[in-house]
Amino acid sequence: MDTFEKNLQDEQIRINDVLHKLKNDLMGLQKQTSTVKTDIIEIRKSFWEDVTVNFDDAVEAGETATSIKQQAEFLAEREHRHKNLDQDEKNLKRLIEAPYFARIDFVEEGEREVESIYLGIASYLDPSTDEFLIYDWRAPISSLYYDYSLGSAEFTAPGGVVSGELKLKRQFIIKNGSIKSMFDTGITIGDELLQEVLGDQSNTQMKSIVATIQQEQNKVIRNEKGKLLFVQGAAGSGKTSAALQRMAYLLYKHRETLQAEEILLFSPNFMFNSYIRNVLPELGEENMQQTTFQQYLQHSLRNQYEVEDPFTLMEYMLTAKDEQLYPVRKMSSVYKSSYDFMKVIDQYLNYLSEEGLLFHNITFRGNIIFRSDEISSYFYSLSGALSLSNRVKLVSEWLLSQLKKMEKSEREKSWVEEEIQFLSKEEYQIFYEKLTKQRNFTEDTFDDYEREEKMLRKYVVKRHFHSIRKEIKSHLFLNIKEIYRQLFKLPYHLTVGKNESLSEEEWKDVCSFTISQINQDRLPYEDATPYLYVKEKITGFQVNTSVKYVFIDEAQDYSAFQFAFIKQLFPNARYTVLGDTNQAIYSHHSKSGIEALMNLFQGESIEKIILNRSYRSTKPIIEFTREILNNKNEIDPFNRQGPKPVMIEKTELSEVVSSIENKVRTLQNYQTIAIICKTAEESQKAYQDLKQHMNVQLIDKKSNEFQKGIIIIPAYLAKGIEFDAVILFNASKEQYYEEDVRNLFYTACTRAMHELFIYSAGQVTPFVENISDHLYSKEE
Ligand SMILES: Nc1ncnc2c1ncn2[C@@H]1O[C@H](COP(=O)(O)OP(=O)(O)OP(=O)(O)O)[C@@H](O)[C@H]1O
Repeated sequence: MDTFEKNLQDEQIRINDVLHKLKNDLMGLQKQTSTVKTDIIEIRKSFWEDVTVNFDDAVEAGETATSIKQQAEFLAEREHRHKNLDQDEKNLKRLIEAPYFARIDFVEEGEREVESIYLGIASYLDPSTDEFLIYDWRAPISSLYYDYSLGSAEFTAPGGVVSGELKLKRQFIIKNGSIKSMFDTGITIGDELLQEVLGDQSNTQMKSIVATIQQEQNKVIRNEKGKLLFVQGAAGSGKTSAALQRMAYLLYKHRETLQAEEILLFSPNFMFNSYIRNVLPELGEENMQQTTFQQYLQHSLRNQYEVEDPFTLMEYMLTAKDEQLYPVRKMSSVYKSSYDFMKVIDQYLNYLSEEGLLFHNITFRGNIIFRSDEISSYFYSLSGALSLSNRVKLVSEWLLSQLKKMEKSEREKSWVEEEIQFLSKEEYQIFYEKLTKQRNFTEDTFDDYEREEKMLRKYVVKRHFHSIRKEIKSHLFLNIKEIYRQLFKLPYHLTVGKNESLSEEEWKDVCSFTISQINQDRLPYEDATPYLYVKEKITGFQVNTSVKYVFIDEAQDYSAFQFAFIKQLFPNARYTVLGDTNQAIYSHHSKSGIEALMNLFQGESIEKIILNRSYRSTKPIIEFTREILNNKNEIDPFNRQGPKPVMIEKTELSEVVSSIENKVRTLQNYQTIAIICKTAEESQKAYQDLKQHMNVQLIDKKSNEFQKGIIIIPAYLAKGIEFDAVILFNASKEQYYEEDVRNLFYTACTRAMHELFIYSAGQVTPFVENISDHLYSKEE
């Protein structure tokens, strides 16, 4: 038996031993879980039996409350215990599936004994010796595995830096309790395991990468120095993966103080949300909060406007180039997404501090009870040293106090009496119950007619005033719509003219477009954030102080305005922002998004990490796709072989369709095949043509997830996800010609893991024309 086989045998013996212990522990744990579960059922069943309920007098009632509280606390404690046991059980089951993925041997400086450390997705202590049989991959010592080759190495433990020598790095693939592969490696993390993992077929759900995290990715995962961590990474360099493992790391490192719901991820679309849903649970952690910026906007502006979504705008930008309004729309969008526009709004808010704030009349039963000019006078009578929002708060308070007075005098009016006459039996009953609850009446005194009528009047008026009070509290007396519209009516030299980002003519066009949209109760996507900004600044920013970490993925698609807005929303959070400027597909955004982000954090600490190595696609695909880019950024392919991308040129679209049908048949071995179109419109047409001949799923902006098999998808929705094989539906010169869709084309091509096919009806796009022939093959 050679050394390798001997090692393999020894490792298998250790695994058997660890598995035996894990299984024993699991049995014990399952018994405990079942006992606690029985307890919970019992407590729930007998909850009221064990509580003495007595409301005869205050003392008895107090005792009853205490008794209920005790019983509830007891139940909560059991439920909490059950949750913990359940989590431990899940972790043990995961460890039984694959106890660990690596071993490192480390000898500390000044020591002789070599310590063998085994890394898995959770720590496991030997129940008899209390020694670690498995270390969590996030433990301080585990960073040795990710950061060092054999030789001198160090890690930061809670007590300080520990130096020593790394003697061995070994990786395993363990399935059903036996070692499937084992590699000893010299370099940071051996290629063999990564080759195996990346060579696998794709999935409709993202997987965790803990066994093969690369050194530079580990920096992203563990870096806690900056208030802002910015990661610029090539397509497929593992930005999303690193972000998710980073969340798991933070949850582990700060487990005493950080909850999963205190982490918020802004992701690009719904489908992406479900694509990454399993990663944290697979690592034994609960999922973070996830949202899209659009969801946030819609939630905040609900009931006020029909807010356009970013995909409708994107579709318009891609399909409406010949329309008359197109240039204005583009200009409007580019300008309103800029930081300059935020500054213009800030100036406007300063102006509003002196004059120009607009209010609604407040009416009651068809009569004006507060005139808008009256409210305005009150507002501007308040000290200008107070912020707009503080003055709005004082106005609310004033209105509410005035309302109280009115409410009293209103009770005497004749309409109240009429309404009392028409109170239904049910309403009367409700009123009666309310009053007896408030102990204003007992059965004996209720026949006191005068008192009853007084109370009824009070009740009726109060009911009517309730909705006004609610409106005042929600600041509906402010005419935000008109305030926003007014911005586009002010003279040029007082607004945009100050920083001259647009000419007077251009601004005039933007203004008339915006006003016409608002008049139709429509809020274009580019106006949604500025509108909300104006509203929040006037009524008081609804900041969220409970979120401790904000993650923004696909950050290149956020505008300067949006970054500045998000930063104000989460003032206490640390930010991890990940993006790739080469995948910036919103050419209708101002160009300065990432730059503005950096400026926003100036004065606070910023950490920047660049990921150049790309793991998703095979080497031939990366060598081809990086040539699409104008600015030849360094993109370093991971060495995984596969066929070269294939270009297939046809004369007619109908030929493309039938050729794709044939091609898909040859790709049946793959789990996921995406036919990527430029727009939703093109996807719809391709779907109509192809669905007759194959089983295919159409993805649109509302899709929540995709299934294995063949899908048709617009390029802008394929952001962040990947497929075994990608077919570019029609990469013709007509479709992809102008510079502003180069990044979109690049993003679509970089979704491919193993094979890429580029079809065109007619001449192919100039984006690939100059790529050397040896980087692709042609098919007739
Ligand atoms: N260290 C790694 N080990 C194994 N797989 C990895 C590693 N890093 C990245 N990958 C794989 O590479 C693919 C791309 O990763 P990911 O989606 O995180 O990249 P990205 O930078 O967010 O890509 P994009 O910007 O193109 O959306 C995924 O399949 C991921 O599992």
